[in-house]
Amino acid sequence: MIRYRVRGGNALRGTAFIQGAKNAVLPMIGASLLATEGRTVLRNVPIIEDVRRAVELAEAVGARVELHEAERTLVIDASKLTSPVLPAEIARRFRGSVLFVPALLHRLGEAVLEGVGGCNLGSRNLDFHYLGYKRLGAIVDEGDTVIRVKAAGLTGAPLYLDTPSHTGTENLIMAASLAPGTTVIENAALEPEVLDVIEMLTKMGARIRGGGTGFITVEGVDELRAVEHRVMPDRLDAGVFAMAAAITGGEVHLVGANLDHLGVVRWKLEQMGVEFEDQGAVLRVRRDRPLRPINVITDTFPGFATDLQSPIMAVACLADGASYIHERIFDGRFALAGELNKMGASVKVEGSRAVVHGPTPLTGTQVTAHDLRSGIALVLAGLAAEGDTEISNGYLIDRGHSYLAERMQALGADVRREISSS
Ligand SMILES: CC(=O)N[C@H]1[C@@H](OP(=O)(O)OP(=O)(O)OC[C@H]2O[C@@H](n3ccc(=O)[nH]c3=O)[C@H](O)[C@@H]2O)O[C@H](CO)[C@@H](O)[C@@H]1O
Ligand SMILES: C=C(OP(=O)(O)O)C(=O)O
Repeated sequence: MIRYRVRGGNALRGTAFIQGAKNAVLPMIGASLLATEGRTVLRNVPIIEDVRRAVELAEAVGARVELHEAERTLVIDASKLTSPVLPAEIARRFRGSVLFVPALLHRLGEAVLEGVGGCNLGSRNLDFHYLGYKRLGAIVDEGDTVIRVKAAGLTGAPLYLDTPSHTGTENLIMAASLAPGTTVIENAALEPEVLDVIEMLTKMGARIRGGGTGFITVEGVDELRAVEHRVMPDRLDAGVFAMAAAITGGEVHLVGANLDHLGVVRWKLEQMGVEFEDQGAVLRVRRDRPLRPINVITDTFPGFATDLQSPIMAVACLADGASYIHERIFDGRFALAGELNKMGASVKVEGSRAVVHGPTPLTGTQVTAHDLRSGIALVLAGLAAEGDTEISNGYLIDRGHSYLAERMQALGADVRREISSS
């Protein structure tokens, strides 16, 4: 059992190094399995549990993988894939398992997904992925828990997504990259991670146009080669560290953070009284005035990222007035509210909307992470709370944030990661 213990009260000051992006490295590991020869090298890899699971999954299908933690580098040799089965005990522990399907389809003619994990946020459908594979010529057999996708060969076709699914876009681009002919994907996702994956696939030899326009064209090629690629910085990790400065009234320098990748999150934090100064590859973030309340509507990029909705809810508890949060991407992403209320907050949830009545002083107590981002939001709340906050289910935080305690401590925070047998 992993637990985080946070003692609040310190304003954070200093330099934090932003990790590589979880939501870019996972599809890149999937993409590396498309290369039939050579070894792929991924740099700036975040050392998080989801990456460990992805390594295990790649090994389970026959790839040889080295994770060099100190160098934050992955070396992947996918020249001999041996099994189409993505085993339940690994696949059910993270969402990124869905990103292995296109490579297995191309390399082995079949992918057997024995389950999918990831944050529990309400319904998380995969129908756009399956419909896309079918339109490219695959047969999809959706059992209760096991999904089998088979194809003797895929062929380019016009595709669409009802809404711009992040992993759906990545999967259909990967499936189309080796499918002879032209594929057009309408209503594709615009997230920076999707563009980074396109950049890597393009280096591998894929022919992809229209990234970032919502309308992507892929001309299928015969083969893709192993390449070296540096994973982009994690905009969600950057957002969390910016909010750590905001909630404690501190000043932090975020190495590697990209202000443009924050989209509307930047403007909302500014409305709350947070100052940003773009210093090239370092972003300075400061809050030295009372926090103002905020209205947040989550949306696909560049809208307010749903993955930062829980963290900003924690910050809103300290704002002077009522903040309104409308969650539009997931239908069950307010588990944090009950935990914040245990700490003295006043958060009321009605359907897809929450109202945070601030300011309420927060008091440390025992709370539970229900998913990755509610977990990190509780760390933020703990930084501003009086006394000790003990957060159970810390594995969920470790799924997506690397060396969290160490990076927080470097800013003067009292955050400890504890391992216990109960
Ligand atoms: C590993 C990864 O990259 N995870 C991210 C990815 O998740 P993920 O790719 O799973 O999220 P999607 O963009 O696909 O899902 C968004 C919404 O669309 C719905 N939907 C999606 C696909 C589909 O086939 N049918 C369908 O109805 C989902 O139920 C959900 O309500 O994007 C989310 C939204 O930015 C982020 O919170 C996750 O951190
Ligand atoms: C929802 C998230 O991740 P995943 O899709 O991997 O569950 C997240 O990163 O907040």
